[in-house]
Amino acid sequence: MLIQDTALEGVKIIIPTRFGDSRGFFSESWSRQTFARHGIDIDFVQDNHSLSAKVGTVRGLHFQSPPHAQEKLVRCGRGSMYDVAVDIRRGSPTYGMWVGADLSFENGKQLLVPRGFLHGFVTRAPDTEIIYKCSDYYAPDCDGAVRFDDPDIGIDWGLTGAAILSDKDATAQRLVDFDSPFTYGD
Ligand SMILES: Cc1cn([C@H]2C[C@H](O)[C@@H](COP(=O)(O)OP(=O)(O)O[C@H]3O[C@@H](C)C(=O)[C@@H](O)[C@H]3O)O2)c(=O)[nH]c1=O
Repeated sequence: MLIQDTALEGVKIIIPTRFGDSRGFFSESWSRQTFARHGIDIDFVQDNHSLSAKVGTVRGLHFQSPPHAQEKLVRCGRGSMYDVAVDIRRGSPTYGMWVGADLSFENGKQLLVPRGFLHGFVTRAPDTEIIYKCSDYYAPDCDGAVRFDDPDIGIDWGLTGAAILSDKDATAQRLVDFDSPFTYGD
């Protein structure tokens, strides 16, 4: 397993080993023991799986507030996507900064998104499936979103047309109007 740091502390790209043979491949996408040996020890309690039919579907930028903040380990089950994390910890030296990673079925890469970060993605292939582990349960009262196209964040989504969005994401707040529930160092 390979682990790569990104420009944002705590956001990591993880590339599990794939054992290929004539049938295809085998891979441990999550092993608490192996990840813990690499300093990533997370008590994941929920797995999520969604399908986005069309290229250019954007889901995000989402978070859950404390006490139900979530760490997420994200991978692509089918197709291809660009997955993004944005630092929203008040007082962080990298507040408002983002990193992204190309996750695809082919490359098997995963993105680790810590608490205190927004998460979102855009699909790059039809019928793209995302699968991700979460360290807390879904808590609708703590669910929130910030605009994916907020110019103050400035994510380059690589879109060639209008994004396909949920109503919630289409009406999400700007970062400037957002009172982040996360503080750097908590
Ligand atoms: C996230 C979630 C949604 N739902 C329900 C609520 C709603 O009826 C339906 C669709 O929810 P959403 O529109 O919020 O789904 P979606 O836009 O895919 O939301 C997800 O986006 C990505 C980027 C994340 O990081 C996730 O944490 C989550 O926020 O599914 C659950 O039952 N459990 C869950 O954990």
